[in-house]
Amino acid sequence: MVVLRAQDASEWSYRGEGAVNLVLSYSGDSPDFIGKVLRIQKTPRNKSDYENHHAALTIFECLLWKDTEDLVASTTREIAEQLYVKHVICPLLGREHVDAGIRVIVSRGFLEAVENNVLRQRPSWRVDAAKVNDICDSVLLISDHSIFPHSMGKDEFCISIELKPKCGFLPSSEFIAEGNAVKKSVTRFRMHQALKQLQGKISQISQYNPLDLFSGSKERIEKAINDLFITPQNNFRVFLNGALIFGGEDANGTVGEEFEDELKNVIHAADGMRTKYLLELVAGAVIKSELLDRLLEVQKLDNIDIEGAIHAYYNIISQPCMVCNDNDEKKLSRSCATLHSIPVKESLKIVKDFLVSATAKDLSMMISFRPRENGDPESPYKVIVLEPTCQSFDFKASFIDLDMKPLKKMQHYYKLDQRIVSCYTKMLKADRLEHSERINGTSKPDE
Ligand SMILES: O=P(O)(O)O[C@@H]1[C@@H](OP(=O)(O)O)[C@H](OP(=O)(O)O)[C@H](O)[C@H](OP(=O)(O)O)[C@H]1OP(=O)(O)O
Ligand SMILES: Nc1ncnc2c1ncn2[C@@H]1O[C@H](COP(=O)(O)OP(=O)(O)OP(=O)(O)O)[C@@H](O)[C@H]1O
Ligand SMILES: [Zn+2]
Repeated sequence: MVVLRAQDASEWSYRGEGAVNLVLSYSGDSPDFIGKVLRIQKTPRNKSDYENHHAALTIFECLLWKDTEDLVASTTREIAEQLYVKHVICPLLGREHVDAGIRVIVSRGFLEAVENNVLRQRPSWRVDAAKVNDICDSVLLISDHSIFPHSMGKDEFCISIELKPKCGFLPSSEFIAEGNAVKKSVTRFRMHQALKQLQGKISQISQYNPLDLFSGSKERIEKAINDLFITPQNNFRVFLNGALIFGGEDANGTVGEEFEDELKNVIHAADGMRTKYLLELVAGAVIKSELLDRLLEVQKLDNIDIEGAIHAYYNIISQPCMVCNDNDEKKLSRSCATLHSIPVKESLKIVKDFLVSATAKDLSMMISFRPRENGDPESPYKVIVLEPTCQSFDFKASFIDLDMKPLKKMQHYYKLDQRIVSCYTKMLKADRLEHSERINGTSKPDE
C-alpha cells in the first residue's frame, strides 16, 4: 500500500483551495500519481465555526443516510465523504463526469511538510482562516481534470475552464413566506451579491445570471460566460496546462494582453480575438456536454426550499422547531405547521434531498480542451469545432467539489437565506427611495 511521507512532499505543488480543502498537483514521475491531484482537508483555525471535520457521521446523519450502503459504517468523515460521492453523487451526475477518487494514507510528516511548502502560494486570508488538518491519516487522490492524461508532451496544450454555476433555478415553494416572495423572481446568486458587497467580500457586483447559463439558449449561455469572465470572483478560472492563468482568489477580472498572449498556442487567431473565441468555445462545450441539464435536475431535488426543509430538519433531530417558535403564525406560510405532522420517513427524504441539492448548487465544473491536429486518429473524447478559426478540439467535462454537506448546516442555511433576502429587500427599498429613476432600469425580475 502506498503511504506518502515527508520526503514525498516536494513532488506536490499548490493548485488551489476552497473553504475546506487544499488541492495539490503532482510533478514527480510515479505512474501512481501522474495526472492526479491530492485533495487535503483543512481545519478552521477558529474551531467554533465548524464541527471537527475528522469525526465520522453524527447520529442523525447516520439516520439520514441509513439506506446508503457502507456510508454509515465509515469510521472517519473522509471515508464518508468519498463514499458519498461514489454512492450518492456519481449515480445522479453520471460516473463518466465524476471521479470519486481513492484514499491514500499519509503520515503527519507529509501533511506538515506540504503545509510549509505551499504556505507562500496560499492567499493570506485563506491561511488565516484554516490550516491543513493534520489529524487526518488519509487524503483523496483524484484525476487532475485540468489536463488530459498521458498527453502533455512539450508541444501539447490543454486549456481548462473552471465554472462554479451556483443555483440555476428560481424556487416556487408554497412554504416561502409572503415577505420573502422576491426569492421567486430574483436569483439567490444575485441577492447574495448584495450581501457579499455589504460584508466587503466582493468589490463589484457580478452581472452573471445563473438562469442564463442553465437556459439552454446559445445567446444566453454566451452572455453568462462573458459575465463570468468580466467578474470571475470564485465562479470562473482558466488554467493552461494545469497552471492558473486567469481568475482565482484575488481575481479582479482584468482582461489584458497578457491573457490574450497566453492563448496563442491554443486559439489560432489574431491578437484581440483569442479571448472572445475561447469564451465562444466554452459556451459551445457547455451546450454540447449537456452537463447542466443533469446538474439542474439534481439541484431541483430541493423542491420545498429551505423555508420548508428547515421544519423537517427539526422533526429529525426531535427538537422544538426554532423557526415556528420564533415566528408568529401570520409571518410563516400557513402550511409550514403541517410539515410537523408528516411521517419521519418523509422528513428524512426532504432533508436528504435538500442536502444533495446543496452539493449540486455548490460544485464546480471543469471543461478542458486540447487542440486536435488534422488527421488525428479517433478520439475517446467529444470533439468540438471552433468555427471562426476552423480548429477542432477534444474536450471533456467533469464535476469537482462534491462534498457532503453536514446536517448541522441546516440552521445556517435557514439563517443565511433570511439574511440574504432581508439585505436584498432593504437594498431595494433604499435604492427606490434614493434613486427611484435608476432602479427602474435595473431591478427587473431575473427571468
Ligand atoms: O452558501 P453559499 O451559496 O454562499 O455557498 C458557500 C460558498 O460560497 P459562495 O457563495 O459560492 O462564494 C463557499 O465558497 P467560498 O468559500 O466562498 O469560496 C463554500 O463553497 C461553501 O461550502 P463549504 O462550506 O465549503 O462546504 C458554500 O456553502 P454551502 O451553501 O454550499 O454549504
Ligand atoms: N480534480 C481536480 N482537478 C483539477 N483541479 C482541481 C480538482 N479538484 C480541485 N481542483 C482545484 O482546486 C480548487 C479547490 O478545490 P475544491 O473546490 O474541491 O475545494 P473546496 O475547499 O472543497 O471548495 P469549497 O470552498 O467550494 O468547498 C478548485 O477550485 C480547483 O481549481
Ligand atoms: Zn417549524
